[in-house]
Amino acid sequence: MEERVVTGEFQEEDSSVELNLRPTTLSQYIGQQKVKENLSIFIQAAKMREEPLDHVLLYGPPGLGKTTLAAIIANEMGVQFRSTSGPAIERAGDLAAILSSLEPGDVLFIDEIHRLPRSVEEVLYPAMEDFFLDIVIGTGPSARSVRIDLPPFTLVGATTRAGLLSAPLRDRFGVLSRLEFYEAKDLCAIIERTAEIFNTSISQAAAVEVARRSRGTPRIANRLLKRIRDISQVKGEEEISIDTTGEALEMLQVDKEGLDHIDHKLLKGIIHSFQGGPVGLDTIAATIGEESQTIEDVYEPYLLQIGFIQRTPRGRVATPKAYEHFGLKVADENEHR
Ligand SMILES: Nc1ncnc2c1ncn2[C@@H]1O[C@H](COP(=O)(O)OP(=O)(O)OP(=O)(O)O)[C@@H](O)[C@H]1O
Ligand SMILES: [Mg+2]
Repeated sequence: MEERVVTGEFQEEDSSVELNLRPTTLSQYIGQQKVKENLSIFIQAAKMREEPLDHVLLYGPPGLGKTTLAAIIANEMGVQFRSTSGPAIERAGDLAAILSSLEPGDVLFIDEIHRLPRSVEEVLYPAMEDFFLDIVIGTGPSARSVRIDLPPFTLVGATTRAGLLSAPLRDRFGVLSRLEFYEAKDLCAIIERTAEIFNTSISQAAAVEVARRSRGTPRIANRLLKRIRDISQVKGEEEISIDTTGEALEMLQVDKEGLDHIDHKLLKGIIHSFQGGPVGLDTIAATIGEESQTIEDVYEPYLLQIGFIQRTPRGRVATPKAYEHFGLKVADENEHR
């Protein structure tokens, strides 16, 4: 896949900064007001009852802060945070090993939980519900099932694709929290916080501009800021200016709406090759040479959010707003909307 500066997905270059940037308490976690209020009540109640927190499912597009929030939950509960991912747990035995090593009340975070093998998922059900494991040991006539009691724990699952979760698994989460794209003012606050941690300052106008072009995604905001800071520093600026920000973003080929060449290819593909749609996802994918899955999980959510495309039963449609963005007019024959 091509490198993109505006993807919400984790990139190698993020690893050096993200560790230091992660807020560690709910009050440091900016935005996502509704999710935070809910969690805060559940956490307080669980602590008052001296019980582990109910299992939590966090879902939403990449880079919005699911992993960060999972760690915050453990921190706020005052318990250990153990982290793994769906594809890393290949066998029921792997899960048994992790679960039986937990201390009472610990948070087990399973990232990409939609990718848990089905056989592992089934072992997880009784673990979540009644804190025990039923494991079959041996094969053939000598096979027997052993029951292992577990310490009570909190499972925090994260996924970009809640729709792929099986119903029995989804139903075992007591708290379902959907993370939304961040509002510009929240992104601005995140950018200012990051600048402070980077030991640089950024002008208000520049922060607003970076926020506007970060696709509602903290990971992208931080990544853009890091790149812009480098350029600003080379220029010897004391404060990151709006001019440098504009230049840097142009260099990075991030447009006014935070879109890049892949978004352009996608939107122009729908507009020019399919008269604005509707066109099926797989057809678009084949036309522009990207995977349908990636389009659906990574590129499309933000384009839907800002109303550049619409999903209809017959496929994707480019909206008049998308046409306007490229200075195009919706041709008369396209006015089926
Ligand atoms: N609410 C927030 N306030 C401040 N910083 C945030 C917030 N949410 C996320 N970030 C920052 O954004 C970066 C990405 O967050 P995180 O890794 O938690 O995203 P994610 O949703 O788990 O992404 P993925 O889907 O790729 O796993 C982190 O470096 C974190 O510091
Ligand atoms: Mg994550």
